[in-house]
Amino acid sequence: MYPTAIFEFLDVIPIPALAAEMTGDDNSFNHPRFLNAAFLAQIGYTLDEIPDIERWFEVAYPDPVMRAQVRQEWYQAIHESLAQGRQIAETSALIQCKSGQQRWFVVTAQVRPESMPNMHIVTFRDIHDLKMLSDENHFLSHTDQLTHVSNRRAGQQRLEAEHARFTQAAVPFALIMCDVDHFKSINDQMGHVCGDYVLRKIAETLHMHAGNLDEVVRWGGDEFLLVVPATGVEEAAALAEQLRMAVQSLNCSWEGQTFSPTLSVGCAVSAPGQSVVALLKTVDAALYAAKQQGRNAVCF
Ligand SMILES: Nc1nc2c(ncn2[C@@H]2O[C@H](COP(=O)(O)OP(=O)(O)OP(=O)(O)O)[C@@H](O)[C@H]2O)c(=O)[nH]1
Repeated sequence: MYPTAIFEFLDVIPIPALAAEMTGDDNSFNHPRFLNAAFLAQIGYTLDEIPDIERWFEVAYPDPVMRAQVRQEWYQAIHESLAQGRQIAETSALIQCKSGQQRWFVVTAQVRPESMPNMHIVTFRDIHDLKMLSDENHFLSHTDQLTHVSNRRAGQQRLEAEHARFTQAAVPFALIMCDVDHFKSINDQMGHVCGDYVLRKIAETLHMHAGNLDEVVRWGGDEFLLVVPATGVEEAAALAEQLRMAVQSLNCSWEGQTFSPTLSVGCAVSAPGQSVVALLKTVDAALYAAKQQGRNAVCF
């Protein structure tokens, strides 16, 4: 016997919902028994196509890696909700609808259906358009528009996060500050557009040589900062030298001329009790020393 009055009510709300019968005892929904009109219109699968939760996971998340991740996030959300005595569990997921379109939804399920034992109501709120806008906004506010590496704001956030981690866990991190040598002359002799092209080539090169977790930041006009996690003096020095050499061997071609820019590079490694501001001053001083040494050099 199903509570048909509830199903009639669900049928008129504009949010996709399903009711599923629980045959196991693990608080997961197992067998969808009812899909409301909004579910059929927006997500599209019918009861025949999703007879149980396994099939639902297969059709909604066709990529096995993503499916495993969603499944893990979902069971974790249920576990946390139960531990906190909450009535619902919630997660967001990119669902493949029957039309083939993938859209982001917030999936919410009852985890304590006391009023309807063995029956769960699951709703799917479509947040796709909002999420796309928010992702774009995040990209624009954290990315340098010319070089597409992180902008200073993102770099500052990353720097503060690394510093907090260092304060808690004492794993040192390094800063590598790179400044293009005589960049003004490149602009003056070959034009600002050529200068832009050189900045893009250098950013690309730094990004290529940086590790996966390293943040490459356009810190200012012709200055790039690398925030390198879990790195001591020797590794930072080796990476800085690698970056210097990579830029020195770049072949930039512009209006028939070929040239190689060079970098002066300063390095600093976090020290106990040192603030972010003090660490930035240290790396600036190291960069200044590299310029003083005649440029195209690395200094600590
Ligand atoms: N093309 C281009 N130039 C920029 C941009 N941002 C800043 N600049 C220029 O970068 C130049 C930086 O020059 P300076 O800081 O004087 O240093 P430099 O000529 O590289 O000399 P050293 O650093 O002492 O070797 C200035 O001429 C700025 O106008 C940009 O987005 N595009």
